[in-house]
Amino acid sequence: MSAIIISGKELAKEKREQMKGKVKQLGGKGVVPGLAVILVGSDPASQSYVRSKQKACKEIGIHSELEELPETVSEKELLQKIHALNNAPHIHGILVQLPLPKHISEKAVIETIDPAKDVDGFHPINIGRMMTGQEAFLPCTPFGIVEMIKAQQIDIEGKHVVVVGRSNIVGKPVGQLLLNENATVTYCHSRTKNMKQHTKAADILVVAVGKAHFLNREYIKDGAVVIDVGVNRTEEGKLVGDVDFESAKETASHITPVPGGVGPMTITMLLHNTIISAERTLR
Ligand SMILES: Nc1nc(=O)c2c([nH]1)NC[C@@H]1CN(c3ccc(C(=O)N[C@@H](CCC(=O)O)C(=O)O)cc3)C=[N+]21
Repeated sequence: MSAIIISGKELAKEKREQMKGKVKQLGGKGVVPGLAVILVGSDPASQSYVRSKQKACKEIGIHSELEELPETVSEKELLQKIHALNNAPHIHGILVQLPLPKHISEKAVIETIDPAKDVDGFHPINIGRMMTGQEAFLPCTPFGIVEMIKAQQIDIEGKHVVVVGRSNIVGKPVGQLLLNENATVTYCHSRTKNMKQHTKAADILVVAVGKAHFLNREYIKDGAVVIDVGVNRTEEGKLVGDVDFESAKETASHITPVPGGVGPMTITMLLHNTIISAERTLR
């Protein structure tokens, strides 16, 4: 048996089509959603992600501006830029591309972004709101994952979700969001003993470790839903996930591909959050 491939690309296309309408509606009320992206340094992968975000904004009519700062920029200067964007009425979302150079504190940067413009959902205020089930900007990758599962009509309630990885931007929040959907959640990480025993028990397995071919079908229960969050570049320049796709698709019921899976949904939820933020200015 071969798994159903969950196309994030297709779902992203549908959602972006709907968003175009929303942006038009807002335009009629005199509001153009605006996203500011700050990119520090010239890492090619970061440049490529940022370009994809700009392109997606343009496609659906969101105003986007890019602030490119040199690798050597001081933390103070970066924080000043953020303050200026916090006070700019035409900007509804601010995204500082991560990772940042070592001399800049990610914590200080994230905490300087106005929580009302934190469309990445990384500010502790938004994380706290998410954890307590209040209205919040949800982090884009976890949010996109939940949307992909729901679009497949897969029930989350009561399911055993196993998350492999515990980063602040993917692992931890995706477990929390699925808990909010009434799943039973287990986290595995680098110190977990008998990893396979845990992952084999998962109805829904989310893998976010950042290592190519981290696991294969031996780690997956027959009929499980597999969500692959990895974006790893191989030596040949190919993009692969954390899951050995060819192997896993023989045992999973559903699986997300890389590319064309979680990535395009991450960008889509960023657009969504920016539109929501713009709408809030009318409330
Ligand atoms: N403040 C911040 N917010 C982020 O959301 C953020 C970040 N920093 N730093 C880096 C990660 C990574 N990330 C991706 C987004 C889209 C794709 C994506 O669309 N990938 C395509 C393929 C793209 C390609 O071919 O290179 C796909 O999977 O189909 C991948 C990775 C967002 N991130």
